[in-house]
Amino acid sequence: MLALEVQDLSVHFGEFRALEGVSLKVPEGAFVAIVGPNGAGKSTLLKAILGLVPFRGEVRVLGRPLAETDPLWFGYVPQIKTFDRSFPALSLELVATGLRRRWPFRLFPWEKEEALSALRRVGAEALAFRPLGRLSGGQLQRVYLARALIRRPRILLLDEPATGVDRVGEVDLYRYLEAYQEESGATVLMITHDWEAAHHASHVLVMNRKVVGFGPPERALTEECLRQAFGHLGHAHGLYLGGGHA
Ligand SMILES: Nc1ncnc2c1ncn2[C@@H]1O[C@H](COP(=O)(O)OP(=O)(O)OP(=O)(O)O)[C@@H](O)[C@H]1O
Repeated sequence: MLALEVQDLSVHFGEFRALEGVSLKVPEGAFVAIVGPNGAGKSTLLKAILGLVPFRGEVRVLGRPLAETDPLWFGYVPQIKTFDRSFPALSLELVATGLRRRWPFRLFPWEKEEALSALRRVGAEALAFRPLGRLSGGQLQRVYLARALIRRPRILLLDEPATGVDRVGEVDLYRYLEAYQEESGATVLMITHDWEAAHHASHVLVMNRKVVGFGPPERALTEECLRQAFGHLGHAHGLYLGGGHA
């Protein structure tokens, strides 16, 4: 079954065309790395799939039109730079919002258990009772990942989840994602600026307001696709898979 079918999707902000005519078929269980320059519409694409921005075109998820999907099918890790760290709350409480989709002013014991177990799954149990304002960027990413995983989503959407994460934390992150995918068969879409991670994905989407290339890394991460998306490769020569640089 297809996890995701996007047909002729466009998102306009007033006169500005953030996405134009995006079509995509993502098989269930795929790990898709989304790459493209700043402002390419990568975050906007994830938000459209989540129904968070108005769009033209069609999005089907696991065979159903977006309007008929269950919000609990989705897990979402937003870009953490958009998060207000002064918000007075504990990690555990943020994770529990993944259960209720609203702020849990008081947690039931079962919710606490679920949140602790989600934190344990991503190796962050020790952060449970720490205020969000005292977490490092990488720690906050882990807490968000636990929040996204708490309802065992079938589609996981990650917006630059490795930002601010050190190299060891990054390896851990990919290990957790791989383990979750293996046990659940979930589909993962991950925006990344990390070429190495893209090389390890099952599919790569190269985009710049429209789809430039989509397919296995060896077909999508070619010099031609990257040049088309980024305009020029700057110092990135040798990062693409075409031309024997893999
Ligand atoms: N709510 C909005 N209103 C107006 N313009 C917006 C809005 N959201 C995004 N944009 C614009 O749409 C374009 C695409 O933004 P988006 O955040 O999707 O890009 P991105 O590829 O994720 O970029 P980055 O790699 O820098 O995170 C940008 O030019 C941005 O300024």
